[in-house]
Amino acid sequence: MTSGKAQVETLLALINQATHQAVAEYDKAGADVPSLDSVEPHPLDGSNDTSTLKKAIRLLEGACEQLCATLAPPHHTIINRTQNCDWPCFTTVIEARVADALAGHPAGLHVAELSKVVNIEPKKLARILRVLATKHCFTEVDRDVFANNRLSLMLHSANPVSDLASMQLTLLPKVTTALWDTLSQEPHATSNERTDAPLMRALQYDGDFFDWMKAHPEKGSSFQRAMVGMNIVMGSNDVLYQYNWDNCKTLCDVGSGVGSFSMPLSRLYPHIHISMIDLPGPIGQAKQFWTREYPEAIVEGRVKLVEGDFFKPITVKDQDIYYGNCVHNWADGDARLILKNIREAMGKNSRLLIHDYVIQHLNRTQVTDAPTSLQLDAAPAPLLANFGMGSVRAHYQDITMLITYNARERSLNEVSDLAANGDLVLDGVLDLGETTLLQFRAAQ
Ligand SMILES: C[S@@+](CC[C@H](N)C(=O)[O-])C[C@H]1O[C@@H](n2cnc3c(N)ncnc32)[C@H](O)[C@@H]1O
Repeated sequence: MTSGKAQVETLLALINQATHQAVAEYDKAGADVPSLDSVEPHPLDGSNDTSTLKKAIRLLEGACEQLCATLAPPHHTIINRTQNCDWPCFTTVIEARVADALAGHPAGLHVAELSKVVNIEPKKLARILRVLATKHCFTEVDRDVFANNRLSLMLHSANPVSDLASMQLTLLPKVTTALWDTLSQEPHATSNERTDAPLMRALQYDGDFFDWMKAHPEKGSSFQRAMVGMNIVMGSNDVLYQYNWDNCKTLCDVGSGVGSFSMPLSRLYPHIHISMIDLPGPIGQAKQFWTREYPEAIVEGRVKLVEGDFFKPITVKDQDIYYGNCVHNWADGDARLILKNIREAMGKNSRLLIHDYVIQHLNRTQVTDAPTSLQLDAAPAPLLANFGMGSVRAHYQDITMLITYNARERSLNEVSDLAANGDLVLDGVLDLGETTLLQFRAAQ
């Protein structure tokens, strides 16, 4: 057992190592590390290949959080975790479009002026902004004068990351008590029905989340914009650079949404013929999206938008690659059916790529017969094996799936077991820093 002081020294060394790895990524992009106060986009912000930076940040966040929790009094840390005023403050600034109001004022606006634009009482507005600025979102450039910065620009209404933030802020607080209510009351407690998901009970809606969105079309389109934001946040485009697409000529994007994966894929690899499959509503939105953003791909027949249901036989057969990032929306029985339908559409050389968060256990005693190339990397000791805070979004997403759909993110073993049931064998694991790409082939 290493001493507490020795662990602290190792954590400091890991922080040092991870910081230098992150700085090296800024160096590679050819510009200095930007100040948090900056409102100029940094070249690295627009990069679609962020997995090296994400791996450094995973280590850094894990080590920083563990170091603080080790050294701070436990009551200090636990109240920091539970007394969270972020939700109401962020909701207010997004709804009032404060980042939009500050956009034309790089030197900042006094709250007396800002309050006239966003319609919030100035003294209250200043207090809300001060909470957020304390966490580096907005800056107080002078007394009661606030300006946008690198983080607050993410909340501008034109940025799809703000749609994602808004979706989280609208839906998650509704289940603050509904999760416990559901878990503590039968028959909901042990139900895997989507209609019994805590959010559906909190919304008092008789149906599942997708039905609810159909009934609220304005929520459906903001969900699709939030998915674009989600793909940015997850670094989904890393897969475009880290996976070898040379041999892929045909691809079916299963549960494609409007195509937040397929559109950048098509731009980067125009030789790939893509078929996007989704329900009629999202395919309708996809038609508008592609017609506006990338019409030539449709005109040239490089992209087909197919209305379909992945619970029925998939009509797009024998593609080089089937790609999906929606298995996590479904409980095991439904997920098995989706995988079976994909498997039946696959030819003998097709591959299935599941791109998602993969849940890692925190213990270090996991024994597996799989070759190391088919396992996930564990974090260096004394970090938690799953990188702790560095991977917390995977676990948040797991709970989001539970709350919204009674579904789940899965461990490597859990996905492999589901796939094996559909006659699929894991034959590749690609760690992208936040998400993981799992490659399957048909069992012989
Ligand atoms: C988590 S979203 C992912 C969207 C998209 N892949 C992306 O990254 O933006 C899941 C998608 O599955 C679609 N979906 C839900 N049920 C479906 C079904 N039965 N058949 C086909 N698609 C479905 C939803 O409409 C939604 O677009």
